[in-house]
Amino acid sequence: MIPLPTSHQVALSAGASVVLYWAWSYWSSSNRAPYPPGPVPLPLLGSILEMPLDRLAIGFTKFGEKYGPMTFVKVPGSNIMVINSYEVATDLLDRRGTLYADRPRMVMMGEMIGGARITTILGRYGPAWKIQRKLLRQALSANAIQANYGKIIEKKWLQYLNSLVNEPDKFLSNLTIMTGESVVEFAYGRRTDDAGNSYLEPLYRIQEMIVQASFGYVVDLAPFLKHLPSWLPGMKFKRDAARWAAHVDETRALMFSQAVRDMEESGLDSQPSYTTNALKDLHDRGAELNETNDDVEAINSTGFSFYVAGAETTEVTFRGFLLAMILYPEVQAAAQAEIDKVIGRDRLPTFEDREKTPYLKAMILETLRWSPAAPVGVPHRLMEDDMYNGFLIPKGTTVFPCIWGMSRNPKYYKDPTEFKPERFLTGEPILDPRQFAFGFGRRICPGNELAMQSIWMGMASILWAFELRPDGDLDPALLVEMERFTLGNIGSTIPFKCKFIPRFEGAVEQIVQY
Ligand code: HEM
Repeated sequence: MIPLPTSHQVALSAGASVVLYWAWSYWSSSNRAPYPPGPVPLPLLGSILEMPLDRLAIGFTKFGEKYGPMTFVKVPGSNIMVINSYEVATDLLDRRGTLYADRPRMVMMGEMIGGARITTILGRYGPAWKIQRKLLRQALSANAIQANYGKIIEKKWLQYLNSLVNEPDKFLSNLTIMTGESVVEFAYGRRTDDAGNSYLEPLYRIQEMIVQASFGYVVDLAPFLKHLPSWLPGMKFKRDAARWAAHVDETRALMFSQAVRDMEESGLDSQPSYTTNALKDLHDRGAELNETNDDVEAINSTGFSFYVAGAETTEVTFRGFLLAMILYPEVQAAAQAEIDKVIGRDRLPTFEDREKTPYLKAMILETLRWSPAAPVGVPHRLMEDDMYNGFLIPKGTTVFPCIWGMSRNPKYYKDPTEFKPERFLTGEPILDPRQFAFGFGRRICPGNELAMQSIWMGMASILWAFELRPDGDLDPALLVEMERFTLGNIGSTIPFKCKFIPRFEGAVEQIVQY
């Protein structure tokens, strides 16, 4: 029989481990450049207790106030670096972009459910991701957007305007539907399957799953668990992963196969979409359109990424704009004065008005800054050891560019909590929020121009038609910066009520007749 250790022996060996750990840490740190400043790690636990549990953006911004532009946090199994300075973020993530182009390993979401294979945003740096980025770059240039998606953007906003007339109380839920349907139509040219079922329902389930998986599973800390059989106790995550992976694969395959069929049946007459355009292009270059072709697989994954990365981000940005309009009526009035002058009241805005409306442009920039959709960015992973300003950033570090911290830094913006589009119209140099709100470097958002065009059309159309006012008393929480925004992985506003009052006689008739 193996003798069990006494509590005394356990205490002694635990004590010895701690001493060894400290000795090892001291020895290894005395032989290398220091890591960037950050909370002092405890033995074994690292600085896990210092990590914010929710509303990451607030905790990460506080790191910046305490430790400076870079904060290095050791947690069990990984090193995290939070960047709160725009200059440091561009030095590292843009100028040394290739080094920082990877995403962190996500065992549950990326590997077991397959997110890294089937979406660009979770894809690891490598040949498959590079093909996807190339496809997206070609498809999402300003000209390609106008040619292929301009009409869809106009149509979807008009539908939304109609819903503001018919169902004003549902303006937030209809915004979710409209932005979801838009990206599905951009990607596949349709919004329902052949049986008339909306594509949004299965996609909402995927969104929920992403939220659940992003809280982290124990398998993310101990990847070997994924190789154990699923019937063992505690292996529920394996069964969840298998069920979710099947749902994701089924949804993706259905949307892709129906777009392919539409294209084959109607040829060039089918509604242009990212998927059909990319497949036509490939076909014209003489390629076989079967599933074993890497380019076809890349088109499938990128089309699917439209929804995963483009719907909620556009929605919450627009939601921030609507809230700003009821909190800052003078800004709303200034934008409407510009619209009346440039567009008049006899027709709805068109994309041709975009260049002639500097105040609206400033308002979009201010919205990206004031209500950023991704307050802590999307993490990058450093692929080799890097030295910066005398600090060692070790290979494998997960790097968060804290977009919220940059947007609220008084060094870049005077009165950062205020919504003031005028700050971009003074002629003085000022940091353009597009430089950080869409992320950085090789992973920068490829949909940024699509988002800018769509948001412009939405803002211009709504402000052309309606005056926005609070519906009833304003919830006092909406007046407090730290309470009005949710500040999770995705930044949104708390719910609010808004009235949409037609601005002039004939406005509603013009919307309805389109
Ligand atoms: C206002 C709207 C949007 C905002 C604020 C936004 C923001 C972002 C951010 C912060 C990232 C991470 C960049 C990084 O890793 O540093 C990202 C990635 C991405 N976005 Fe957007 N996005 C928006 C709209 C869209 C749209 C409409 C699409 C549609 C195609 C899109 C597609 C993507 C894709 C595919 C990625 C992953 C890129 C990669 O990992 O290589 N986004 N976006």
